[in-house]
Amino acid sequence: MPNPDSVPSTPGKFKVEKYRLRWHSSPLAKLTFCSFIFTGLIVVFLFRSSPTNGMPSSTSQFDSSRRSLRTFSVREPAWEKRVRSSVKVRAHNGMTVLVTGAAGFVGTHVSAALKRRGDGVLGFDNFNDYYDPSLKRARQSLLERSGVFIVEGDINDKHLLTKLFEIVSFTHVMHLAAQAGVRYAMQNPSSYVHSNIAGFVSLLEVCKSANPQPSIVWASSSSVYGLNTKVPFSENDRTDQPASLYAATKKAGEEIAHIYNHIYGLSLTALRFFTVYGPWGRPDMAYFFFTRDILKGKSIPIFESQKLGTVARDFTYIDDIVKGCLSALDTAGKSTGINGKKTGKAPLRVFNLGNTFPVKVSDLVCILERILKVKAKTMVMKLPRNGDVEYTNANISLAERELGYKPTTDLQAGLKKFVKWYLSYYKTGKRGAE
Ligand SMILES: O=C(O)[C@H]1O[C@H](OP(=O)(O)OP(=O)(O)OC[C@H]2O[C@@H](n3ccc(=O)[nH]c3=O)[C@H](O)[C@@H]2O)[C@H](O)[C@@H](O)[C@H]1O
Repeated sequence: MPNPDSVPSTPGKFKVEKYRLRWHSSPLAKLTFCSFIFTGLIVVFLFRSSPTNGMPSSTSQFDSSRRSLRTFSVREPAWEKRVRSSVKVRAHNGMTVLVTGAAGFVGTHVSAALKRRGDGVLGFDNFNDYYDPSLKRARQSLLERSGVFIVEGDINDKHLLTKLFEIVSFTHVMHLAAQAGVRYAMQNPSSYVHSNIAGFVSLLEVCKSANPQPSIVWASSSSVYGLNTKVPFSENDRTDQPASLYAATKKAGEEIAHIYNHIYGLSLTALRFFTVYGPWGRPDMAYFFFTRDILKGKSIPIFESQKLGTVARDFTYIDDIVKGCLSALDTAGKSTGINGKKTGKAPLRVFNLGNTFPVKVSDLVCILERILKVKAKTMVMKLPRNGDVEYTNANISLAERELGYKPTTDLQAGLKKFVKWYLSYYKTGKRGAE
């Protein structure tokens, strides 16, 4: 990187000074300068008088420069062709699914699984930098190889979503785009409101007006149980004591879903995910950055609760979650709205998707030590007041009954698969995770 002191703060001015010096020093320089200005004026004149398809010339210049940087722009036929090809259904009675958050951890796995079984899938993601966007781009490449195109956009962009619904009659929406992470809510609260509340409403507004209306399955969270002490957590337990803003926005999502079901007849299924982990996971999650820091020899903080010793989670392996998601889509039941008006009762469902075997975070670290064959440097500390809850544990009997959901991967087996992926993805020793 250049030394900031050696770069002039106003480079334009710097050049003008140089020209002034030469102007006075030689007639040849004077002639060259005049012909340069003259040629420049002709070029500007020709450019301004060229056809612009009715757009102001400044917009047209902006668009053409963008087109050279980006592969597709929304108006281009090539973009629409990719959208259409991505949603081609190969299976008999296959679905046409819009997956929001497709470049995210769960979104990538769900999109790939739907595509594998012959459903039509279109991804949607804003590729934000909450964590290393290059990991999201790598997931995007993975999906592109299997024929899933990801449209780059924000769920708050109703025009773009509406355009997609004009091109494709989506039968289902798998809504996984969200601001994730419990602790980050203290640093950036508005990002949770933007994505998990405003973004969700924006998506539901578009879905409610679509003809036909799609059925929607979306990611809620185990965190809605908040300070609830009755375990294991069942769907009808109280969820009115959130411990973090993240949890509050997911709980708000469940209430918002109720409204869109009640007024507009949208079929809505909320899945309360319990600490999902696995290959291609999220670097902000403990199992992921513990692995990185153990390998780097960095100390890892283990939170301890006064009552339970170290905190515990019902860690759930990604493949089990994917099966739950697909089954929720398959059993969703139809929306009943026509032209934005409800014509009958539509399904409104909530399911826990957990593993049912909570594991202490200190035990998670022991498993990682055994798999990595590296002793962790640990630092046990009192659970900070950061939005984390002490313990999660799912009662999954409803999902078992209605979705045939049956998790089969324990933490030891799941972490082995994660570490195998981690080591090959980051080629440890050469390129470490940030
Ligand atoms: O089920 C969910 O709905 C949520 O799951 C996930 O949240 P959590 O269960 O909190 O997972 P994660 O951060 O991996 O912390 C795991 C454990 O490590 C403990 N933990 C954490 C950090 C640390 O430095 N030390 C520590 O002990 C920590 O106290 C905790 O006990 C998703 O991130 C969230 O987006 C949401 O989907």
